[in-house]
Amino acid sequence: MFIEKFKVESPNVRYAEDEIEAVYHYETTELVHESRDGAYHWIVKPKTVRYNFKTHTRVPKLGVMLVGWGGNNGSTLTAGVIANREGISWATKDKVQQANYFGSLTQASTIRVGSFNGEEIYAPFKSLLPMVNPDDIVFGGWDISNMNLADAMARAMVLDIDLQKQLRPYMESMVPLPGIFDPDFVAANQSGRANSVIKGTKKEQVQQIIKDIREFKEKTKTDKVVVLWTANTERYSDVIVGLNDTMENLMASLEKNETEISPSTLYGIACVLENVPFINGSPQNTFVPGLIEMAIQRNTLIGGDDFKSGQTKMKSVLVDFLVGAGIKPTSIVSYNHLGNNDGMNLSAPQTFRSKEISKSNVVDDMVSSNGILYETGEHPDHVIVIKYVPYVGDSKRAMDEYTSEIFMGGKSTIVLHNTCEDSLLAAPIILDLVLLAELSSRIQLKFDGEDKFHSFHPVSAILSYLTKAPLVPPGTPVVNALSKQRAMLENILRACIGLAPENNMNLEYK
Ligand SMILES: NC(=O)c1ccc[n+]([C@@H]2O[C@H](COP(=O)([O-])OP(=O)(O)OC[C@H]3O[C@@H](n4cnc5c(N)ncnc54)[C@H](O)[C@@H]3O)[C@@H](O)[C@H]2O)c1
Ligand SMILES: O=P([O-])([O-])O[C@@H]1[C@@H](O)[C@H](O)[C@@H](O)[C@H](O)[C@@H]1O
Repeated sequence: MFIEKFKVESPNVRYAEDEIEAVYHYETTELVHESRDGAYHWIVKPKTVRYNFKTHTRVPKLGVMLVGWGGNNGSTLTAGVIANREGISWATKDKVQQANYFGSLTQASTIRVGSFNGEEIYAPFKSLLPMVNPDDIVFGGWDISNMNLADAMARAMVLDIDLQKQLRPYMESMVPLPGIFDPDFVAANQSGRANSVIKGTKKEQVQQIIKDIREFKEKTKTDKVVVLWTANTERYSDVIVGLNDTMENLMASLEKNETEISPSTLYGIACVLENVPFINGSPQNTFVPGLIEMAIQRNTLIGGDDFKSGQTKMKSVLVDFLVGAGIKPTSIVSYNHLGNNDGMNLSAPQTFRSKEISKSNVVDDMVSSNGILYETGEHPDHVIVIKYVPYVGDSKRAMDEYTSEIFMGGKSTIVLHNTCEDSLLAAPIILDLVLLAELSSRIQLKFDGEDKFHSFHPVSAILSYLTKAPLVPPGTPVVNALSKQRAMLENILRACIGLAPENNMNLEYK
């Protein structure tokens, strides 16, 4: 059964006027490896840590500034939110289609709240804590192309024509601000698009981005702004001692107008200086060590990298299932072709390499979780191929072959064909990223022994469900398995209202 909302009644939860306070007993374990009677033993000790959560419940008017606003993802997301907000429906060849937020974890998925008379009860994911209603988001942003959003939507060729016609009046007045462009970081085929760029030194470009953010916030009267990169994939920046390895060196390099600072890192510097959350939806190493250090020092939320939308999302489910079932993937070949501008940019070796890295590392945690199947350092063969085929446009065609070893020397081969409508899959993920980044900034926590409340770590690992290469605090584990990532996120939000993690035990029925 489905319910729209619920309220928790517990001695550990208090609903105040502007916040929800909760006491949460975090059940975990402590491991020790010690010598006993002449041999080493692993000892596992259950441990309970008492946390206090405080969630500010006043939902702000949220501004979202997209870098690459005029791209396929940016224009599709903007169009989708307007269509939902205005309740637009449109004729397709099959039926009259209503706007929806399918593909969004926060808007279209549910959580189990319990059972009632033997029936499982589910509620919207977004009912866990007060979140921004996406219909109310104010969009803005930058693009190196000066095309207005209505024309950009047409250029993207993602949405049905009848819908585009209805949306045009809302979008043709939306024009991206000039962007920071550096042809050295993207494919040469992107330069023809760059007719709206910020001139000046890198420091002057950063200052312009800061000015743009302030003016946007003032003009739109938004309470908060989140910036998200959905611009082109860049080549990796060289991480060089003395250039970008520390906050001090990065800022000194900015002063010296060093060439090896990418546009995405410049936007990131601007956001961290302005204490505005910055999320990277592409695979490049925007967050060089110096920028990470600066974000931590200034407690500015950063997240990324690379939206997990289609082929890789499926991989983080399938490999988790196989390894969890004791089946040993030994060869993973992921091929896809696509025909959008992203695909054209990825046709250059250096930008492809950025994507190859983020798409390849996604199985590392699952492989290293099973020492029965894999020797230390052993990995499946893993090949990524991306080809640019203009005809298919945004409708990416992914073909995967998973070969695994099974019982008694047997082999299993799974072949998948997965048509990923790239922007229709990515747009809801962008929505979730900005909504969850905003929500997490309203949560304060402390555990017994800490003297004051604080935010989550500014390197936002709770966003990992939405990214191929989760950015995590230095020295902490990276989890890619999709089910674990979703459970982590849901259970943290459940803890904020004093609810235990969903453990699926249903002991009462066993
Ligand atoms: N399913 C998906 O679509 C998916 C999944 C994962 C990652 N991504 C990544 O998302 C990004 C956007 O994808 P897309 O399909 O919208 O691409 P796109 O090429 O259609 O859009 C990118 C936009 O960014 C603009 N741009 C480029 N450099 C810029 C800069 N320095 N400043 C401002 N604007 C700039 C371009 O003019 C373009 O309008 C790509 O990096 C892609 O790899 C997409
Ligand atoms: O998310 P996913 O489908 O695994 O990966 C996709 C790639 O396969 C595709 O080539 C690229 O255009 C998209 O940006 C996205 O990164």
